[in-house]
Amino acid sequence: MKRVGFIGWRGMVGSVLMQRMREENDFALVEPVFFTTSQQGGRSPDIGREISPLKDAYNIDELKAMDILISCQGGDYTSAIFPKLRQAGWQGYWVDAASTLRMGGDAVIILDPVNMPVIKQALHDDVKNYIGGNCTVSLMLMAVGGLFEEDMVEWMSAMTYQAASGAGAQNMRELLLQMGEAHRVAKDLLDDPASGILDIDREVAGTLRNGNFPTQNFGVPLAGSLIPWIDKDLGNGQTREEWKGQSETNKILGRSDHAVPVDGICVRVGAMRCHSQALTIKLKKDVPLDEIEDILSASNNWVRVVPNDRESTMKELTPAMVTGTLTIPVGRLRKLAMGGEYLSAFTVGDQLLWGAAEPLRRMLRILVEA
Ligand SMILES: NC(=O)C1=CN([C@@H]2O[C@H](COP(=O)(O)OP(=O)(O)OC[C@H]3O[C@@H](n4cnc5c(N)ncnc54)[C@H](OP(=O)(O)O)[C@@H]3O)[C@@H](O)[C@H]2O)C=CC1
Ligand SMILES: N[C@@H](CC(=O)OP(=O)(O)O)C(=O)O
Repeated sequence: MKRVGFIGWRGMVGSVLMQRMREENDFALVEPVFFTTSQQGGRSPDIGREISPLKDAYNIDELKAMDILISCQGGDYTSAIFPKLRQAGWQGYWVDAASTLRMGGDAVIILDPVNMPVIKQALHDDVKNYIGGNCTVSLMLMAVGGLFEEDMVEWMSAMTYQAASGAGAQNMRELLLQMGEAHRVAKDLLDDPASGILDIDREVAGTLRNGNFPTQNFGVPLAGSLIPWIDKDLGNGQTREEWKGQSETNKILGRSDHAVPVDGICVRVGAMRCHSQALTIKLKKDVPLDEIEDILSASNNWVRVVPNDRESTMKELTPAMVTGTLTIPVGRLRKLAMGGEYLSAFTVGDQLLWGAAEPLRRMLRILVEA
């Protein structure tokens, strides 16, 4: 049995990974060892059998004893530890949720329902680093990867609606605090059916702009508002989150030349853990809509084409419906007024599942079963 070290298992992404591994009985296939940056000697999580206490995640010798390491600890940890491990001669597989190593020439971005051939080739070539993709990119490819696989896409624009969870657990808490605060200031007026809506709105707007409104994590209000900026400023008008759209999509697909242009605007909205995206896809030719739907439906086991009608869309194509599930609905499919090559689509996906933990879990399975 392979010895598998887990780092970052009690964080938000790590907890979802643990939950999925328990559901799929993955722990039966490995000898797990749990590491921590803060609670050395503490209890490892319950996996249904006795295992050793937590080991020090900064101890290179302990880490080196593992065949596979899975980190959900974050980019700073990866930057600090990964180079030391390799310098110390460790030859094991490194599987990571952080973006740090993603674009390196010695790493593959993992999303096996979309790029299994790329992963298999990398395993054959003895590549040792397998990194989870950006959540937005992974969720987009789970939805419309079939069109890329058929080489039907000339370019794509993704306008995103990204959940608070993408910014971290503290941000999810802050979103709820903000919602509570907005409700608190309007409560008396809300309770009075005779109150005017503009008076209610004035109270809410006032508290959003008040210096005491809880914004320590987001920096500005998200509840009752949105934030059209995610990740670092690249200095050319584009954010790093937007840059990942093209660079990661093409890397996942294994396209080193003839990159498909992908660009858009990434926006944080007040959803909890589902990212949504409105896609405009320029097809290479005018393919009938029913053929497109067939290609999308057949591309993997999780994508679901939602009929482009009001009831289906409102029921099935929302974060409220998708949250906590592996289903990737894609709907609002129609040809745009610009012409038959212009396709619109809207998709929703849980950014902690397919967006973060699930590709890592499945990569572990691939390594263990190889
Ligand atoms: N959030 C996201 O949507 C995505 C995140 N990622 C990547 O995953 C990394 C981890 O993200 P995320 O899971 O959100 O990070 P968290 O902040 O939830 O957890 C990271 C670590 O913080 C430590 N920690 C300290 N206090 C607590 C506490 N009260 N509860 C739980 N853990 C605590 C734990 O380390 P220890 O046990 O060692 O103390 C834990 O492993 C990110 O940095 C990013 O690189 C990737 C895709 C999406
Ligand atoms: N940036 C993403 C979350 C994330 O962690 O992305 P990445 O793994 O590319 O850094 C978001 O805010 O929704």
